[in-house]
Amino acid sequence: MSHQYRPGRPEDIPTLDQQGLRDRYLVEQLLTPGEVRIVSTHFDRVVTVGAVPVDAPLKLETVDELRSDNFLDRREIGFVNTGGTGTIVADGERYELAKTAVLYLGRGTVDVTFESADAADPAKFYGFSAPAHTAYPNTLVTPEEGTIRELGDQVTSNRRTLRQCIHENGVKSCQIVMGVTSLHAGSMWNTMPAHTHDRRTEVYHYFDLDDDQRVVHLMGDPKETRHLMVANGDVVLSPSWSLHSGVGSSSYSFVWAMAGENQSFDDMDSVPITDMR
Ligand SMILES: O=C(O)C(=O)C[C@H](O)C(=O)CO
Ligand SMILES: [Zn+2]
Repeated sequence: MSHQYRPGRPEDIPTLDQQGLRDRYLVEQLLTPGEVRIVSTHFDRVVTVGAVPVDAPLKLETVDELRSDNFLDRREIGFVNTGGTGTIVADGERYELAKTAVLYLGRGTVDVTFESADAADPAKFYGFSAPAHTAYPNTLVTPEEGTIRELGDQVTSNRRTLRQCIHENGVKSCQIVMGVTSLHAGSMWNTMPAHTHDRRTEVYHYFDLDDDQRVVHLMGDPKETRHLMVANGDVVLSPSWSLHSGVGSSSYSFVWAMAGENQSFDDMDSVPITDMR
């Protein structure tokens, strides 16, 4: 996929119509059966990857935008499996990923291939990659592992479980901070109270949302928000200045991942909903 995304300026957001916003901040159909799709961005040089092996293994190839012989020559990547069980083979080492398992692959990993255990229920590997200055070890995080934070309240419809996987106190990385948040049944709001974080790009990948449901994802300057109507599998790019929060028409989960200046999860500037416009 050749479209190159750029963060743009917060003051431009109100001048864009819905298609303009979608073209700049939404990635659709990244996870497509039988393909590896790669979308490069100028959001802290983040690259997103979707790999859905069905009948045959797929390979992670480099892309022109990276100007490197192999995808991970100067980068790291975190993968989350949001589909059926599958395997990622990294330089001959086999890592089996059940649904919501996370795999970190460090700089210098050369051969990366993807397989599904069952073509009728293929693995869906979503990847988030950022430049890396050194090589940290390739590490699997099973669905039972990670640091759990229970957030929100049923009364405010934002009860959710956040699982940190690649982070300061977990699997080590150069830049990537990554995990999965799942809404409890009956709760619809993610990341509420909302926030920005000036020092990092953040990308959300929504999954486990029924096809006939949507998430209304809020973005832009907190004082001048706009929204995107997001479907299952969609990816939303948030520049450092953009608020990111959403309300679903049913429960759902999402992978969140960040890259930028620091890795401190709590380095957020909270925005009370009463200050949002
Ligand atoms: O539900 C949440 O709250 C989140 O998942 C928040 C994200 O992890 C985030 O935006 C971290 O900066
Ligand atoms: Zn955030």
